[in-house]
Amino acid sequence: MSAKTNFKQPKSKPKTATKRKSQKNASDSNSSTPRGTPVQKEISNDSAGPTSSNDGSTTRSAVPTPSSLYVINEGKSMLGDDHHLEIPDDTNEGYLSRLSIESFDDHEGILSNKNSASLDFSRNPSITPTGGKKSSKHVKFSLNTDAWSSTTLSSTAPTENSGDDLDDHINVVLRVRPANGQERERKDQLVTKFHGEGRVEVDHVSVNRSFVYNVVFEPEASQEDVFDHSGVKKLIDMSINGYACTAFAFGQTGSGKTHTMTGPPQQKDGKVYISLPVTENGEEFEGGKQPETDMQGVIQRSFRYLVQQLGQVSGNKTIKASYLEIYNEQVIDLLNTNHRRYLNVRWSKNKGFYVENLFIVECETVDDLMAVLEEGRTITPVNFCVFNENVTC
Ligand SMILES: Nc1ncnc2c1ncn2[C@@H]1O[C@H](COP(=O)(O)OP(=O)(O)OP(=O)(O)O)[C@@H](O)[C@H]1O
Repeated sequence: MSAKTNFKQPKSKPKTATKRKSQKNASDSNSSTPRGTPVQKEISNDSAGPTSSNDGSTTRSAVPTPSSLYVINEGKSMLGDDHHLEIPDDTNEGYLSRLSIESFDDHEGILSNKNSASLDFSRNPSITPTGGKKSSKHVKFSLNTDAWSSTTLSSTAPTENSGDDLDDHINVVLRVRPANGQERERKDQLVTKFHGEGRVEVDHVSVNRSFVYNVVFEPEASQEDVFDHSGVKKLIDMSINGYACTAFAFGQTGSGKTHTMTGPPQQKDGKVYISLPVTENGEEFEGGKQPETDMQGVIQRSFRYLVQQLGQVSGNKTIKASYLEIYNEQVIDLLNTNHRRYLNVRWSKNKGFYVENLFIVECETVDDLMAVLEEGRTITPVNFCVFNENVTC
């Protein structure tokens, strides 16, 4: 199969009203189509049909018949039928600023497409409540179909056991890296077969096992493909809406975690730097070699996307960054080199779990965030050991 990315189609209609609130955030941000990737698969049964815009994103030209709508209202999700949204009696007038909508095209009982949009109520005059606000429990909204024309579609396929609530919260994505030089020299064979729709088979001598993931990236997938289709953008959108989100890279040594998260290291004057983009005014980032933009990892792309998305949100917002490493079950602050001791993980009623005395930096720009990443990267558990009087290495 030539596809770089394959998506598993949803098997059944997800639960509706009983779903946890984080699942209700439909802010969809998989905004671009990876080169050579059959994103059409995600939306192939769409009666309205996708259209491609100049920037390569897939857009919808008409409103589907929604079977469910919901609104995100400070963490509460309320499901309504058709265009009726249930607004609780205690909702303040004018409070509703964001409307999130999902629609499902049900073909012969199989959920084939999931289209979603998150529309800014305050800035989108085409979406107006036609019913009462506070006074009416059921508020009817009129939707201007034009508002959908620039809405990007994507598939966030649940896993096979979609009956399990956890599946709604955890997106498991597999990336298979290409063979490295040594492996190619040894003429190692790829034992992974890609069957599409998130299905992967490992076939090697006596081992034959199949696995299903939400998204599978084949060895040819680019860094851009991974960022655009792994669901990380959606996590960022959700975090802007107040949800706690985590992107977690897991894999054996040499499997490509660092490559995926930060890209390959850049070198200049004998020093290794992470793959850093140029600054906003086009200059090289301080200390970094002019990077190959294509090779930026999920983290750098997330910084840019976060700052860009926050720029569209009204009101005060602050980005705070910290950088820690958990190594041998000990927490190390990678930003505070003066405090070379393991930090304690505590729990409090108000904060939940937190790391005590963790250094937190306020960031305003992408460059600030990049600097945090670069700063933290210079400390490794190994040189931490050298500095830490309490550690035996
Ligand atoms: N998708 C990829 N395309 C090209 N090269 C890759 C890819 N993924 C990983 N590599 C290369 O494979 C090597 C190992 O990758 P990487 O260092 O990211 O692994 P890792 O999982 O972070 O390992 P460790 O846990 O030991 O730090 C690196 O040289 C990296 O550039």
